[in-house]
Amino acid sequence: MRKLENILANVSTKSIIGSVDIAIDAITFDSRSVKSSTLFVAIKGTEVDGHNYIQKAIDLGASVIVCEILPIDLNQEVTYIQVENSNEALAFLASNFYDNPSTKLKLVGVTGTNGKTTIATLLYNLFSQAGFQVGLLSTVKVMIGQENFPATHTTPDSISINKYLAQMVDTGCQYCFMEVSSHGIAQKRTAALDFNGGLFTNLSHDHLDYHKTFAEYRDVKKSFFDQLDKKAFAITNADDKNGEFMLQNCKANKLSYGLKNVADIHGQVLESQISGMLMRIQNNEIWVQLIGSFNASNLLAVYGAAINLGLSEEEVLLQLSTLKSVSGRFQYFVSDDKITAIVDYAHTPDALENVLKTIEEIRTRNEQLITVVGCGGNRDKTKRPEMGQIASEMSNQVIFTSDNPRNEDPMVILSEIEAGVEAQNVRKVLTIEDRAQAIKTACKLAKSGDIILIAGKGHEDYQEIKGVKYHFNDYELVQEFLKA
Ligand SMILES: CC(=O)N[C@H]1[C@@H](OP(=O)(O)OP(=O)(O)OC[C@H]2O[C@@H](n3ccc(=O)[nH]c3=O)[C@H](O)[C@@H]2O)O[C@H](CO)[C@@H](O)[C@@H]1O[C@H](C)C(=O)N[C@@H](C)C(=O)N[C@H](CCC(=O)O)C(=O)O
Ligand SMILES: Nc1ncnc2c1ncn2[C@@H]1O[C@H](COP(=O)(O)OP(=O)(O)OP(=O)(O)O)[C@@H](O)[C@H]1O
Ligand SMILES: N[C@H](CCC[C@H](N)C(=O)O)C(=O)O
Ligand SMILES: [Mg+2]
Repeated sequence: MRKLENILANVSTKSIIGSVDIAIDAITFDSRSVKSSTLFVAIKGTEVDGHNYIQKAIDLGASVIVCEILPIDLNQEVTYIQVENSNEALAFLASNFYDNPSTKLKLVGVTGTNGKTTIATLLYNLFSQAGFQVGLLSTVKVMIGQENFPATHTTPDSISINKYLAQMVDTGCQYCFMEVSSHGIAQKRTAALDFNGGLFTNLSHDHLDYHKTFAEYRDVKKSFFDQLDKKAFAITNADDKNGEFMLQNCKANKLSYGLKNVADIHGQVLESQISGMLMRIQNNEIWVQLIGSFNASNLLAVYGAAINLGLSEEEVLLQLSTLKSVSGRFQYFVSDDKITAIVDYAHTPDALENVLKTIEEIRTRNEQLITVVGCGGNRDKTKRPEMGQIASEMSNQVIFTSDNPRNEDPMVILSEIEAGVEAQNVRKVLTIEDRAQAIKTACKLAKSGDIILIAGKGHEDYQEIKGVKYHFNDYELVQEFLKA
């Protein structure tokens, strides 16, 4: 239970009608979960306007309404707080309600188009192995120390974030590593958090359904770094063309990492095999168990963050060499018939190109590369032909298939992917809508020595079709088909 007046700190209010000397048992932005003594925040969403549910929230017992537009008829027993931006108000209310847990541990946010889950998870693993109690908020899972919770979003809503952070503080976590998605920044889910550090990975084509222009997407990402204060560190990718831009006007202690360009933390890939790479980080040579120059770049970011959080270089290098790849990220096995199957979460043109380049680098003989890939429904459509072009250009055979069609017609998505295939590559293409059949076909086509890449779903254990999530896991299936 909290006093309303105590949770209003840093909330920029336009007007308050009613008493602030009242007790609040819960806060929510969903009228369907309102109970007595609940504070309800009305949010204009992408589907509906939460302001339309104010009366319903009051009927269910809400005692405080936070909104951008006041209702015409006011209820005498309810306190109304009018704010400029409901999402931002919610972020501060949630932080205050849970006693500002982000100030009680070292919180590091990772943002960028690709690599967030990889970096946040590697940092979680590194600090856990080094003996600390650590928290993780990621696309794949939430971890509170060693306890595992399912993740619903890459960056949860601000109430969930603060609830998790408070649990982390209660169980003695000293660090939390979290992914900061562009939706999360735009919807102010992270606006009230006290970050000790921020990391930028890269910026490429994604989410242009939501952000409309690439410049808007870029500016949203930058606003995360604008939020960092002087005591924080901000580490950017010197090899990304937007790396420098991200830290313009940033007040934090700025650092950069890079494999190509001059950077504070410099690295190089000296040798690669499917089992790992020999890397140079600053002046040290180490063997790591991840592959691909994009992962070398991720490891430099991990190194930079770990050093800035106070670990010794010796300890960091020792831990880096023991880190394994993250679930669904270049997860591979070699079958009894010597077919290599790789499952990867590449769901953007840039990620797909990187993974295919990495496979190219480790191909030793004239093996055939068969790629199975699709694109999600109700998401950025403009990446579909780009992914079609890349997959067909860089593979010997490609099978286009469904990846979470959601509410779209899978055949329409597939035709948009096929539209990107250049004339000389058309003969390489098969289209099989059913993803299980597509994977099975790839397994039948593959001969000893060949490589199968199944891209787009990584760790996901479902296929989402018209609002229903059916159990589906690429890795499980390919293992089953290659054994059979
Ligand atoms: C497009 C988007 O980001 N939507 C998110 C957003 O929902 P919204 O505000 O648009 O919701 P809405 O349905 O229009 O409803 C508006 C308001 O009315 C309220 N309402 C609605 C109905 C009702 O009966 N009563 C009621 O009070 C809702 O609770 C809400 O507050 O805010 C919700 C609460 O935080 C999120 O759950 C929801 O995520 C949806 C499920 C989603 O799919 N989000 C994806 C796109 C997303 O956020 N992805 C990023 C990762 C992307 C990446 O990096 O690749 C992520 O961080 O996960
Ligand atoms: N630094 C990187 N640069 C480019 N591609 C990368 C990088 N790191 C990982 N990838 C590719 O992107 C895929 C997704 O990686 P990861 O899950 O770490 O990204 P993410 O940013 O968390 O994605 P999401 O936005 O879905 O949460 C990987 O499977 C790999 O193919
Ligand atoms: N976080 C990403 C995941 C995409 C994964 C892909 N399998 C899909 O469903 O499009 C998104 O919501 O855009
Ligand atoms: Mg992620």
